[in-house]
Amino acid sequence: MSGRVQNEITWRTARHSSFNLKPWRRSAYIKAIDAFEPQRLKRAKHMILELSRGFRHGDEVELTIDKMNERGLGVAFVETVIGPQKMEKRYEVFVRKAIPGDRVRVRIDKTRRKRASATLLEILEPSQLRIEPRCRHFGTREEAEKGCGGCTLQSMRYRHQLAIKERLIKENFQRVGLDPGLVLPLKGMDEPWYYRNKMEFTFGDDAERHFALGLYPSGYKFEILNLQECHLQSEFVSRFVPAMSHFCASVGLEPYHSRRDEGWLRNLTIREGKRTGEVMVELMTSPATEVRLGTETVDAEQAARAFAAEAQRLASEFGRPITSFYWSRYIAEKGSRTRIEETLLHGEPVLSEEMHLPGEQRLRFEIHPRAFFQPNTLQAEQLYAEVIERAGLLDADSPNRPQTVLDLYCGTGTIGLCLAPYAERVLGIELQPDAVDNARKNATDNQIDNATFFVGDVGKVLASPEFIEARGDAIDLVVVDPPRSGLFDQAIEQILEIAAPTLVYVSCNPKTLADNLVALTAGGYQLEVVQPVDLFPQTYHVENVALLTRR
Ligand SMILES: C[S@@+](CC[C@H](N)C(=O)[O-])C[C@H]1O[C@@H](n2cnc3c(N)ncnc32)[C@H](O)[C@@H]1O
Repeated sequence: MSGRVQNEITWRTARHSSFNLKPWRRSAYIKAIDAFEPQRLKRAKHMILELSRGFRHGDEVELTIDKMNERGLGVAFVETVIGPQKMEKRYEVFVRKAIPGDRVRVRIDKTRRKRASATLLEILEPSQLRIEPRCRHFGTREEAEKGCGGCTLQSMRYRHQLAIKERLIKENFQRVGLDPGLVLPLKGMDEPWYYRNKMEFTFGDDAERHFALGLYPSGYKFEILNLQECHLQSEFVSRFVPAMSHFCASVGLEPYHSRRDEGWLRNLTIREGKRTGEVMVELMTSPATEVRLGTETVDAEQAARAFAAEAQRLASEFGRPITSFYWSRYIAEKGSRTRIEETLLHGEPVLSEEMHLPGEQRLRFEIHPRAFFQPNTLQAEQLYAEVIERAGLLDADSPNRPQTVLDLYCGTGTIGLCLAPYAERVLGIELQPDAVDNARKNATDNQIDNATFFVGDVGKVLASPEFIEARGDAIDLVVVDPPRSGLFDQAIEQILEIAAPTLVYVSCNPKTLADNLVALTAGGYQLEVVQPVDLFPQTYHVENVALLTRR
């Protein structure tokens, strides 16, 4: 049964019987929203709610958002006293698309002890930080055309987004007892739009069961928001995706439905070389050999070629001819490993992208459809420049030129290859064999002959006798760039054992970074400084470069 609760200081009483709604004003307190610029923000009023029972699914509550968490959700702290025993309970309520300072009406979806997640129903009083979002799809799914899961922070000015992310990093440092004063101001983008070099769009049905090509609404797995615009990749993509959606719907091509294992079109991935202007399009389909096209059934390759021809026609019309078009079939058969079979239907087999680095260094990368590449080329350049600078490598003639540099979790070798000109040799370790193949090819293509790459788990490879023999003793610099889960114990142990004088930690997760820094500082390193870099404007993601030296 749902109930409506008023938790502001109020004289109104609600009608629903499941709550005792008399505002119980035991110790109403004023709490600053000190997320940032506290002096400029109106102070939020909270009071203690008297409830006859705890929150349940379906309850409607009015509350004020206090802060934003590391997943970009608005968080409200709600003080309650429950039942005749007046049990005190402080709820943390998480609300998607609500921002600090918003007064909102929400519906409780899930509760777990002192935590609840809720859907935003109405903004009663907007936060002073709110701005009109640029994209028509930003908002909650309850409104027509809205609810896109692509951006989370678009309703805030960019400088406020940066302030929130910086604060989250500092909070994580405080949580584990590290000095937040070591965190430098977050380096943002001059133009925080159209920055992504890759986006993957999904084919499916929208809420009204019409054909759709776009992104999933936040929290939905089986529904697609038919995109009419997107401001994350480029103006070209913003026009191209709706035009392709219209084409597919008009010729009667069917999206793939995973629940029924039926249909054909799965994803459309678009990569752009931000430095080179090249465009790679990959159409991913099911392995069906025959495809329904309106009332007819046609050969799948014929349908893929028709799709590619229309894509090329539209892209040329929009001024960005496609330099590479792949048709890929996603094959998931019971009892065998899922595989992707790629067919190049047009143009070059790879997309070329360039990175501009300090000292006029230019690196060129050939990117295959399956290869990982940092999704924001311009900010990745900033990130790698930070690594080079923080590691003290900018003076290439310095007598301190490192002998051996380890690039751990090296992916396609980008960081190691950026460091190669400054070192005698670079050794990279990466779990994915394909990525290592790419790293080796990238080294050859850039005429870098002092980089060697190893396949395997970092912790295990570092401990292996072959690697220990290959690495020797003179390791001056270790760079780690682990996935969001951070460094595991075995990797930390090995890194501490190597005890390189300088350790640079590149992280995409402030929480695991803070936890790992505690272990590394306890193991003999000193944290010198942390430089956050914003690679993902309009979202809650943030990268950090932490410099540690051996005590
Ligand atoms: C954040 S990416 C870094 C990629 C690369 N440094 C770059 O900037 O392009 C993390 C990489 O770690 C790899 N990885 C994940 N777990 C690993 C492990 N246990 N050992 C080695 N590599 C791992 C992933 O495959 C991925 O390529």
